[in-house]
Amino acid sequence: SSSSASGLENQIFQYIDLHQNEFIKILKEWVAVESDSVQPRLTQEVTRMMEIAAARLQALGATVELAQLGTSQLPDGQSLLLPPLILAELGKDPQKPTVCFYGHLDVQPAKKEDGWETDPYTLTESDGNLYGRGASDNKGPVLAWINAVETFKALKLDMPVNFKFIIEGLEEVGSPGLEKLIKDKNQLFFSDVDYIVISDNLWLSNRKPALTYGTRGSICFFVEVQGGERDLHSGTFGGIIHEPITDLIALLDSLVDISGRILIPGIYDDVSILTEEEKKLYESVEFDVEGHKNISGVKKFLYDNKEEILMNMWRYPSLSIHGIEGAFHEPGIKTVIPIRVIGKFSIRLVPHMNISIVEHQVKQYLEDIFSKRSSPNKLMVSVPLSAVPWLADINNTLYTAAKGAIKTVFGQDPDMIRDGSTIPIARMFQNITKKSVMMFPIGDADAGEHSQNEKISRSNYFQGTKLFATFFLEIAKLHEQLQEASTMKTTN
Ligand SMILES: C[C@H](N)C(=O)N[C@@H](Cc1c[nH]cn1)C(=O)O
Ligand SMILES: [Zn+2]
Ligand SMILES: [Zn+2]
Repeated sequence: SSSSASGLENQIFQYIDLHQNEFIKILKEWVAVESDSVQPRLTQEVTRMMEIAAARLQALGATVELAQLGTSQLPDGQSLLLPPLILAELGKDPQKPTVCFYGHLDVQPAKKEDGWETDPYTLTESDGNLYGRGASDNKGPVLAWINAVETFKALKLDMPVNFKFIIEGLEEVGSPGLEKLIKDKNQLFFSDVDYIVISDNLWLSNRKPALTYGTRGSICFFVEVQGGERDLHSGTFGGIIHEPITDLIALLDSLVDISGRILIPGIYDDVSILTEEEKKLYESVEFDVEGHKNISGVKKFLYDNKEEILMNMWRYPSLSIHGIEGAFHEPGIKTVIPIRVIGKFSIRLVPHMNISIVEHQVKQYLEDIFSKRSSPNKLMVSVPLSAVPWLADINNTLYTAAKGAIKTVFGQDPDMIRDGSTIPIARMFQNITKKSVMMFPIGDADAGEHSQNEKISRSNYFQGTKLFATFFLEIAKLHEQLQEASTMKTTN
């Protein structure tokens, strides 16, 4: 128990500690569902995952709607029914604040052969860590929130707040259909929501909790180069044709220089100017560069000093190349000339970059580079998905309540951080609902999201559950104080 925790909080913490095995069992069941949204063949598994979660919320007494998001078009022209999204609510007391929690239950692809030490879909405990795809991104945190609610119910305690849940199964593919759904539900489902909480990112370190107030956006590109109709023998045709993959590699190679600077003209034009005040902020962040290097497993970063590393993770754009569809990638040698290849890369966007301007700049640049090659091949550039960056005002009740809860559970103040990754819903929520949004991570920095051996530590799973439960009490208290203060103002 924590020394600054109240009797009620200690009762809650004790319940959570005593029920660790049950909470791990549920996480194990959820991780066992291969809810990979990247591969269309697994859509049914994502749908099954959503149904399992819906049943769990129903068992808690929540009213649950599985909202349909329509269909998507597959590359072969067939249409596929998208997995539904969960909208749930528990409690409707007008005296209490309503907190809406967002999470996602789809995961990135994972195969044991990718280099996992254990089966990615069998939650495995080792050295205090729970390994499995989705353990951290994002099944563990979603369950920590649900477990926290369940603790109040199991202890027959009054729920401090009204709960709403929006849980999706398509976050890893850019949340298609979500913006429209939030717009459609804005007048009904979201109208009485006071606060929105997202727990889908990580702390900056392995020891110190964090609160996140900004994320980068993202724009993904497909660069297709097509020669003829079929793959060719490199002995027969090598040396006499313009090979599509050679064109593509030249295009991809023209995107960033050796120092990581993006070479697309104009790309940095709209990036917000770094003020002295903001610069000081990075100087004050505690950040273990060597530790972060160890987590990444690489020997050297592009930058040596802490401030430059933080700024290039959080407040400058970056460009990453993800892969080439159509290129031979199996072990062994196949002496083929692939005739149609698609290069995939993305640019992380920061305030105040504009998606359409970036799209135009990239297309223009690639066409210019390509035209200099005098290749007869066909170039096509498309944008399969994009999301805008998000930045929050931290001087509000949400952040104050979360800081208070962190102090109670961890006995320290959080790192106030931004995050280089993208959670499309954050800005959508802010823009459409106009409610305040906070990112409340519970995973430590080496969680390995999207990577091999993803995990959540046993300690973070349970401390995270306690943290959320304490946060419910804290936000209820602050909200009440705010209400009282505003009543006093109107009566005076
Ligand atoms: C932070 C979150 N867990 C996440 O991993 N989001 C994805 C979303 C995305 C962006 N472009 C395509 N998908 C990410 O940041 O890569
Ligand atoms: Zn996620
Ligand atoms: Zn993710």
